[in-house]
Amino acid sequence: GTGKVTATPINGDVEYLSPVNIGGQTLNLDFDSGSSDLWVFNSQLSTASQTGHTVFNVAKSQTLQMMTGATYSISYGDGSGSAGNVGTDTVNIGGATVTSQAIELATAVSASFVEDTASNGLVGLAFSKLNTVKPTQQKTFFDNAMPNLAEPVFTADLRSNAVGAYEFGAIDTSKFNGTMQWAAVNTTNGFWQFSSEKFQVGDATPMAVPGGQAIADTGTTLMLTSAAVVNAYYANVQGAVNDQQVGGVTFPCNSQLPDLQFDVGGSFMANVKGSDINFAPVDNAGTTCFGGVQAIQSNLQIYGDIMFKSQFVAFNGGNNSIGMAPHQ
Ligand SMILES: CC(C)C[C@H](NC(=O)C[C@H](O)[C@H](CC1CCCCC1)NC(=O)CC[C@H](O)[C@H](Cc1ccccc1)NC(=O)OC(C)(C)C)C(=O)O
Repeated sequence: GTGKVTATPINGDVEYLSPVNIGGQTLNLDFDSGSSDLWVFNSQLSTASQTGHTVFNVAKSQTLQMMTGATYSISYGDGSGSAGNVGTDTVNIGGATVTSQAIELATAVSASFVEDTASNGLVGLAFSKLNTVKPTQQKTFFDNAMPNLAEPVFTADLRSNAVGAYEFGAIDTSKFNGTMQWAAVNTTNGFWQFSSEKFQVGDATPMAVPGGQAIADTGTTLMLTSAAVVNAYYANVQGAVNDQQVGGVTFPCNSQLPDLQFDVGGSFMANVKGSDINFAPVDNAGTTCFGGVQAIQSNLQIYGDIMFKSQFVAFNGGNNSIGMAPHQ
């Protein structure tokens, strides 16, 4: 079978939310190819933590079965996190259904999750080896769904300030231009990781990247790479400054940002449109804007939603590869 759901940008493309049916209840969740736990806001949480959220009502599901003794605890790169107990239930994502999916039921969530009332949890789509359930690690929705999918793939079609889609089991070739290009994924770290050794701005000399590795992460808002690449890119932008106050590089909102090409697997260069690198204004007048490409101190670069807005991406769990093509 196949399954397709909308991916709706929230709060200026900070995240993308999709409807998921769990035991007959529909929640808007954040599909995250950078982690591997499916967890939800639910009726076990304190009233305070539930404020403003749609929660999964554990008493209402006819099919929820609690997993005795199972717990989870997860913390993310941005310092947020959640923890709780675990059950199994039927999960239906746009028609793709898993009858006994591990559902992690938060009994505690960090403040940023409580504040982000649009999101009611995450669907982890990285590799199951990163799942945090103890004592028995659980499989992701994609791993469980794969045997029944027409093709062992899911795709991310994320758009700038517009509704896109996630699809399981098929690659909709009408959603991108030209031929999709593929690269090998290294699953050692549990991410959709591929080699990405260089960047290029226009026809300037390509810039090497220390470590030369990147992950495709729908759960990260920006595109995070080495400070050297960030500085070299914004050297092309009049008035760009690294503003510690704001926490990264800003520039005049009317800047003409150049496109940025990045290497994928040593086999092709993919493009991020300059317009997608203007992330958001930082001031009410809308004169100063925050860059979508920012620095990270790590040998593992994180290509987040800024990249997905320019590239239609296919994740192939059958042969562990990643496909990219410019959005149609
Ligand atoms: C648990 C591990 C096995 C995996 C774990 N994976 C990650 O941390 C990456 C993963 O993709 C996580 C998943 C996100 C966690 C926070 C909630 C939203 C999903 N990404 C992250 O941890 C990266 C965090 C995002 O970039 C935030 C997301 C966000 C959205 C709305 C409101 C607040 C925060 N955006 C964000 O900060 O946007 C700004 C910069 C414009 C303010 C890790 O590497 O540690």
